[in-house]
Amino acid sequence: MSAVLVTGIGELVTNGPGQGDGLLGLRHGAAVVCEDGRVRWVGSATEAPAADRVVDVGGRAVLPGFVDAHTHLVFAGDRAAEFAARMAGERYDGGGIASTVAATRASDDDTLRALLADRIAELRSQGTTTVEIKSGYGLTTADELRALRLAAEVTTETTFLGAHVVPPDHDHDSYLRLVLGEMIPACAGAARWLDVFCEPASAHAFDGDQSRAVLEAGRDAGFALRVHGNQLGPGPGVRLAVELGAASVDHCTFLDDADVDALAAGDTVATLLPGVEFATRSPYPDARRLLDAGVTVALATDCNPGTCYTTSMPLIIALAVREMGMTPAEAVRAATAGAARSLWRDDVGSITVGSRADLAVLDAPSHLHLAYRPGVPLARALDVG
Ligand SMILES: N=CN[C@@H](CCC(=O)O)C(=O)O
Ligand SMILES: [Zn+2]
Repeated sequence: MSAVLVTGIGELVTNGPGQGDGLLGLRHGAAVVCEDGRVRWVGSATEAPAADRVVDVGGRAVLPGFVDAHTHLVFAGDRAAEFAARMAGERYDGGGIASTVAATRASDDDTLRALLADRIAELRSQGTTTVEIKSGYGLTTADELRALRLAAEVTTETTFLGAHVVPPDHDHDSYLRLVLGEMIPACAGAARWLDVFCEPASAHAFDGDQSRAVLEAGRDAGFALRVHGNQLGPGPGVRLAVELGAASVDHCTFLDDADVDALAAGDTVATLLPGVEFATRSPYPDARRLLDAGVTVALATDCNPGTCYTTSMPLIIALAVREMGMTPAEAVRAATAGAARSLWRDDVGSITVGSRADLAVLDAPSHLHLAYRPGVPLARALDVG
């Protein structure tokens, strides 16, 4: 592998402590050298070492590739009609998940693999370089294992979400017996993470006690934990996630003071998914309240066919700034370093010596343009291979 010098950088977002100015560690007039998939050198362009290849980005901004730490990319079919019904006033309650389960089960491996490859290409073309992928549209042991196997072909950040909803051929009790007794043991080792849709407000998802049982069994089986919590109404998801040491609790739309206090006192990242509120016409989470309390916030797409069918982290950043009171710098940080923390990763989400050479470039001079020019395809992953 040869050394690649990236130069002509208008603004470099390092996210490195002490590496530059402000929250994003901004540098101007900087250059980066990458080799063997890693960042080897960051410094002033005037002092850059020789390299085998030079990539001049012509004054564009360079930032760490986005880390999309919450997606459901293994699925077939779409639910455009459900979206249209919501825009006409219907509420989202998770009931539509069953139709995606049916379409996914009915698809063969190659069909799902091709759909997944298209979605991965789509997100990379918008600057995402790390992605987490959940199962959860199989809901049998074999179908969940298949989804995890396909996801593992494209990422190491795989999540078992057998406890997504209760499938049509089960009630809560019988399905929980299956999840606890068969699926968790069978899927242990097939995914890094385990997740549960803890949502007492949905008849299809799981209450606090049921979620606790799934999370504790998952932890005992060797999974690290994540939680879907407090999406549709107040509930125990956030506090459960913090108590059990989950890396992240995702959605966080309906929080009370005790939830915010728990997050502030613990290590669990609050992953906000404003594309969901956009596409379900719901109130947005209060990011300002979390940030002001000192909570680490991440942003993700939640790409799925029901609540948010986008792979675009730039859209999510623009929504976070416009609708959730985040500054552009806070939103970019949450989509990179914050999201990396939600995956317990210190090798992505920053551009510092030793980090992975996962760079994104903007057709713009600064990170501000991500929110300032919504809907414009500014970001893409930068090839330094
Ligand atoms: N809320 C639970 N799961 C997904 C939606 C899945 C679906 O509706 O297909 C979410 O994160 O929003
Ligand atoms: Zn989700």
